[in-house]
Amino acid sequence: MTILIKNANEVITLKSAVEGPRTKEQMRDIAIVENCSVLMEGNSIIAVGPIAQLEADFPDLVKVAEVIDASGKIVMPGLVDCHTHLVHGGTREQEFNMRLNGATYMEIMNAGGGIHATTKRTRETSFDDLYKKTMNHLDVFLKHGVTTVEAKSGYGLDWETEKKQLEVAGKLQATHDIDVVSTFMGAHAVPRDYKGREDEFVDIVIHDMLPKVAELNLAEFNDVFCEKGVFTPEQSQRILEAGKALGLTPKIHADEIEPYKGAELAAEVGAISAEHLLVASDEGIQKMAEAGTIAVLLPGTAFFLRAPFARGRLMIDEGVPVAISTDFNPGSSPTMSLPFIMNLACMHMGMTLEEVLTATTINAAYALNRGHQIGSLEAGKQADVIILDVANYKQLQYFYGMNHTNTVIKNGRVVVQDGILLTNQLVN
Ligand SMILES: N=CN[C@@H](CCC(=O)O)C(=O)O
Ligand SMILES: [Zn+2]
Repeated sequence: MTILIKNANEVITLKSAVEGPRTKEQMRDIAIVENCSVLMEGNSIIAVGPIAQLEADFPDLVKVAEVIDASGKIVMPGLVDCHTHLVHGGTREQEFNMRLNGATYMEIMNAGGGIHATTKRTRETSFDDLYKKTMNHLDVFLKHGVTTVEAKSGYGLDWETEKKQLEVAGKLQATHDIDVVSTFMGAHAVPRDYKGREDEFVDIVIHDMLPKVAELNLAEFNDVFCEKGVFTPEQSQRILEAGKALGLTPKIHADEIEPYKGAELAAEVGAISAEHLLVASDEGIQKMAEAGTIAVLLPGTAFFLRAPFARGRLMIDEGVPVAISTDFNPGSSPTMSLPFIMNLACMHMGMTLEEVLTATTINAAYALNRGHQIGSLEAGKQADVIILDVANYKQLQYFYGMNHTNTVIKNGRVVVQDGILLTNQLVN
């Protein structure tokens, strides 16, 4: 299939000579081209440029292309949501109500709710039911312009359920239009029955679960919740190093609730990203900048937990490459709207309109080790393109709290048109 998008007010290409994630002022350079068209064939972008140029360079393709008229709209790469807890059983709205009445997130978790409650529900939910539930969530992501999603396990805390979560994600990668990238997070919490025997559980993650994840090729990344009362920096380091030895790239939930030197650890172990960082120290931020560790910031979590926002402005100014994501999960951030998260990043983390676009495209792609494939509109990259119903990119955040996604092209195929999902993706 050949597609030609014409007449867009602006095409935000994110094209740059910079290799790797963007930092500092590079994050503001979103390479907007006016009067520009995008030509795609199969699942690749063929060319981005003025229509006369495309007609001269690719006359045969232009002739047969299905033309999409983007008059009055803007075009950009599909959004990349690089941190989610996508596959999980149940919901936790009752805990939300408890928090509105004064309980804290950690109090609820320590009393057996929080991650433990979702672990129970995820263990009880069948593979097929988890698959259908998650399929519906992916449909919502797609309608919001997201074309790649990361999915962490971590609501099993036993091998059987961790494997079930990762296999659901794997099946969705094969059946749903969205690309699903898997992260193993067996060390998301210490199971209730291992209280006081935390190191024993760490040993199970290291010696039992991680080797199986690698052997069955169930994930690319290995993540751990390094937090007071969950896993210590030492335990986290052991888990991340063990994964590294098996070929799994480290990620880390760092400095989310209390400062715990998680940012420092991320830099030290060579993690691709440190995530959350609400209370990361100045020293940790410096170390991340030096190591080139990507900060995956999740302002929806600060918003929903009424916690202080991560210091996104400072991180960018200090040279840390920043990505932002929903952190979609049933406890601390039950939203599937990355556009809303972009707005929070502008309003509460001091990020500019251009920086949030970089943070949800090319930098998020690099946080998933896919910066060479997705995240910008350039010849040779995957044809993941969205058309938004706004006159210019500044309106994306100005008209806030709305979904502006008009068209989604995933792998060179139109999957959302006029805001409507074209196919019911559920395959039984
Ligand atoms: N912080 C740890 N994990 C999730 C929350 C999980 C939950 O509450 O179910 C997070 O990224 O915010
Ligand atoms: Zn998370």
